[in-house]
Amino acid sequence: MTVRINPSILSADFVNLQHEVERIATADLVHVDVMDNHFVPNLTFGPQMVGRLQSVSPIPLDVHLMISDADRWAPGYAELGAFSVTFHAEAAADVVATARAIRDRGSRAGIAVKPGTPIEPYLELLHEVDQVLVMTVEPGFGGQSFMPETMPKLRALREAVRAHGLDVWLQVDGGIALDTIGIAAEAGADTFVAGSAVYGRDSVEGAIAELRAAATAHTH
Ligand SMILES: O=C(CO)[C@H](O)[C@H](O)COP(=O)(O)O
Ligand SMILES: [Fe+2]
Repeated sequence: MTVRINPSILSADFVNLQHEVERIATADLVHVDVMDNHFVPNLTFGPQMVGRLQSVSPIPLDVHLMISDADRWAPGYAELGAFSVTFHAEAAADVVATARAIRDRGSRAGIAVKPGTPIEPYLELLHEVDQVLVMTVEPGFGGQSFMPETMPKLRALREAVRAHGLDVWLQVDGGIALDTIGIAAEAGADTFVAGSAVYGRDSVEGAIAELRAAATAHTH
């Protein structure tokens, strides 16, 4: 199984974002956290900033929308050319229609679930999406502690993906670092978002390589 490391620019220097994305060129994708101060109690940036990032980033964009009314706004991020657009299932009135609208515009579609949201209702929709993001912290802020109680959701997802022979990426986001990435890999994740564990280090390239090695060692 291929392991992907997606550094989150939530922990980067917001006034030097071009430089910050250039520093992580050895990663797979750049994880871009869009927050609206409504779905989560924090505010980052919107389509204008994501469009500019898209034009300067050396690696593709993995957009994580933490915004209300995802049905209305998510397709626009696909139109900007993002590689993947993930919206929260809790914030969408019609998950399938929104995923289809993202795919129709040429991006991979993802659904995200908060730690308290059960995964069972979405297991039968896996053919409609390209990735599922299991939040391993409450969305809104970087630097929080990994919640191991979310791991049964990954196991259920991995089992369903295998059973149906699907190629759906399983992503974890929040508190992913050298001491936790193996737990998530063992549970079935293949795509790892890390903010502070990458940008908090002097050598971001070294951090990416170490995280990749630790995840690969626990992937089966
Ligand atoms: O979606 C997010 C927060 O809602 C971020 O992607 C995530 O928290 C990354 O930060 P860290 O790796 O420091 O936990
Ligand atoms: Fe995120």
